[in-house]
Amino acid sequence: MIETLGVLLAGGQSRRFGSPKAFATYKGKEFWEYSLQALKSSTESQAIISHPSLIEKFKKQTNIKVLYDDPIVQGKGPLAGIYTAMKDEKAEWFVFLSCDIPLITDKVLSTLLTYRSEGAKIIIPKINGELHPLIGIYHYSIQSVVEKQLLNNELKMMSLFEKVPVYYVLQHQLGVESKIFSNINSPNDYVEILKNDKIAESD
Ligand SMILES: Nc1nc2c(ncn2[C@@H]2O[C@H](COP(=O)(O)OP(=O)(O)OP(=O)(O)O)[C@@H](O)[C@H]2O)c(=O)[nH]1
Repeated sequence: MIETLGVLLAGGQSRRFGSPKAFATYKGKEFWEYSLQALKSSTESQAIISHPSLIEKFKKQTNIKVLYDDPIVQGKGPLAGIYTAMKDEKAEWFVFLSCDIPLITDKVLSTLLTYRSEGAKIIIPKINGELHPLIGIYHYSIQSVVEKQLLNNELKMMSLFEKVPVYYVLQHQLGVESKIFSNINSPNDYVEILKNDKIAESD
């Protein structure tokens, strides 16, 4: 069994964004490429879990294994992707990353991984009081808890954190700027991130 598998979660519907947000571009690269790069730099092997309609598009652009959510849990959100990865792949630790955080860096992931010895089953950032469950390290042993939650249609990540030990890593422990955690949900978020870049360039 490998120790770390990096999993890019890209199986969402992008309803708020209006088109598959993984393929939106930022500084000449698509969003998903930033997440995959961070995973490649910090984990032993990687996989993408996406939606059946996007799989061919990913396959044209990368040699990384592309899977889709187990039909039993399809449409149930990120927890379905987490479950599918744990069911189909073998690793001691799964590093999950969403596809809509183009400012993410591998430093965040490699620092989160250093807290594996703290005894928790999940390690996620808590930045200015806000949790980031989809920039997280999850131990394979929680698979049955995730499965039970999905079967009960309890789809909130927060419910999972009430059931297994979680280690929250704070911003000062990560030593990065909070903007790195910005996720793009809507066209407005996208405009905002592009606007902030223009301001930074003109300073
Ligand atoms: N594998 C998988 N990933 C998902 C699923 N739902 C969301 N994600 C991923 O989880 C991350 C956060 O997704 P959200 O923005 O909450 O959901 P979304 O469906 O992409 O977008 P909305 O339709 O606007 O809610 C993104 O990387 C999504 O691709 C799912 O059902 N399966």
